[in-house]
Amino acid sequence: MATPQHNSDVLVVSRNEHSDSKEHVYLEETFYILSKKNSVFRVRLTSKGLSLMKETDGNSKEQTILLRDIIGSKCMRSKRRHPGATSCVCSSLVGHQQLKVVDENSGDLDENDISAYLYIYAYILKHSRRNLKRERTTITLRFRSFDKYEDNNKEAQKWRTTLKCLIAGQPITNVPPPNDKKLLILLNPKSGPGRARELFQTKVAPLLQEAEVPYELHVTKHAQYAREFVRTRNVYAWKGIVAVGGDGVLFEVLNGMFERLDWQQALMEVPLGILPCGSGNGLAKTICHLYNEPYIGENLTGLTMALARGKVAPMDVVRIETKTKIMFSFLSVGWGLLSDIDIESERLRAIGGHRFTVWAAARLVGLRRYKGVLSYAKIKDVSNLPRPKLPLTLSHSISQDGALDSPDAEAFIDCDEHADVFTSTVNGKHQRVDSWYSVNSRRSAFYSTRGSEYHSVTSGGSEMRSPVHACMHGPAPHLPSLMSHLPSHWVHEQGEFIMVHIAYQQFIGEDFLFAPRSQLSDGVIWMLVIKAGVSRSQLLSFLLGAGQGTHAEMNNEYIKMIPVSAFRIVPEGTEGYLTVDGECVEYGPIQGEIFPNLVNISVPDTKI
Ligand SMILES: Nc1ncnc2c1ncn2[C@@H]1O[C@H](COP(=O)(O)OP(=O)(O)OP(=O)(O)O)[C@@H](O)[C@H]1O
Repeated sequence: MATPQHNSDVLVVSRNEHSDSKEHVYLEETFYILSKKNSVFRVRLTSKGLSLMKETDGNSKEQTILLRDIIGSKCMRSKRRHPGATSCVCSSLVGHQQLKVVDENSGDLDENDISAYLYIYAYILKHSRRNLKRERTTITLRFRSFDKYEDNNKEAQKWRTTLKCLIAGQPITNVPPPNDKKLLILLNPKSGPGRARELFQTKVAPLLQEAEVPYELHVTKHAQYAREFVRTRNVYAWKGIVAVGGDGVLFEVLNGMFERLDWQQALMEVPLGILPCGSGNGLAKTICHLYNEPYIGENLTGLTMALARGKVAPMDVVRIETKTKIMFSFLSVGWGLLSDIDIESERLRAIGGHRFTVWAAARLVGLRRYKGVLSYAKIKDVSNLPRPKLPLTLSHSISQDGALDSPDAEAFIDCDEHADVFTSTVNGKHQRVDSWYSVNSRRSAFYSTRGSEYHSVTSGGSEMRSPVHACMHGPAPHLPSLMSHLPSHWVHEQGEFIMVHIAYQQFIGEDFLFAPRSQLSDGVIWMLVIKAGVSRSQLLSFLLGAGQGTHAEMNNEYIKMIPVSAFRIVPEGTEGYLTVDGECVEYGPIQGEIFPNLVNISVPDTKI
């Protein structure tokens, strides 16, 4: 049997710490291993998580799988072996490869094995010097104290229910917390390099299955589909609305909400979420960065776990006004260089996020200048904002986080060295044969949660109402109308600009740390102004420093970062791009003001 490894991701609690009064022990059981008679495993379910203490010859080692890393659990029974295979319970467990379990309702049960197996699924945060990732681990507890399966199952179910209550943060009862509402998933199959559907099936659906989170998946059929969907449906029927795609789909969802008469109640009661499959993915990267969740492109584990846990945080939105439209934005407004890169690199969509880098290099050669007037209401004191964090340098290797796809991946602890059946003796008699070991990650066969629905592009008979003229609601603006004079305390700058980029999230793309001091709900808009006259080398160092956010400290004649609560841009001429959350809007005067805490957004549960 392999000794449990002390991975740096696992909290190693000493015995003294164990008496910490804050840690409440809900369930405790002892497990034995046949081949290691001098080792005892004490497994406890505590307010911190699953504590696994191995005791050998008076020495003990403890590892705790934190509650926040556990996504779900399942009770199983042994699967019937094929004719010719031995029916001996012990030999059926020789080598974890051979352990086959099924649902208790399956018609393929091994009636000879009266054990109940509790599978506990966890995605453990693993730190190393240069990166941070999640590794999938399955802990299997075998309950076999009693002579009848029903009694063993009752025991396993007790652990499972307690675990579910703890995960849900609810009082411990005999019944699992209700799970009546589904998540609404709106997936854009065209986002980024077009892999959203595949990523959902391989990275998201199996986790939702393990977490027993039911969902209803709708694949968008065209642009504005998600917006109309949200505007016209009874959104209260869902536990939350999740955009799977780029920032553009969430922009549609958000604006669909503001097109509802009941926008305030809908936004308060129905949280939003994002699973990044686009090319920019600024909000998803921001959320992960703020909550210390690893963000690795196309790896959706952390944010899927966040959806399953149901923790939300308030988020600011910015009300934007152009000559003909009102919209609500959660990410950015751009004019000039960065917007040009964003829009013109669309043709390179197939290469994902790299399109921005390639186009940026091209655009530096033919630098454009834009004339206009920039006005803003400056926030004088931002000293109370938290200090910025530097982004983690992540290796771009494929992480174990993708272990669902990797049947060979190493499990976090492997106490099972192929032939261990865990046995307990009470008063010298073999009354109980419990097992505790972890099995290697394996590909999940489940692609949809029980009770989930899948609405494909080809499904006919959409119940969506035909588009009607939608009216934008939302909070009343404090700004004068776009063509009216601004208040006297506003600052005005007239001249030629290379760009004005305005954002209210830390990241505006996966690799672009735009506003290191920004928080999800701080009421601050960060405005980067780069004026004509800036040298190419200054611009180059700005773009190269974007990954680390170093430009945010720049404050010179040509480049400056200003915290504001509202802004107006009035471009001269008709040639150019204006973008809102990465989407092109009409070129002309535009203004915006921030409204704090209007939206609840799904965030990782990082509390210990
Ligand atoms: N089925 C569809 N076919 C075509 N376009 C769609 C469809 N569904 C949504 N869209 C539109 O695709 C646009 C881009 O979507 P999205 O933001 O998901 O991807 P992206 O632009 O690659 O990502 P990012 O915004 O992070 O750069 C949105 O404006 C959205 O309206």
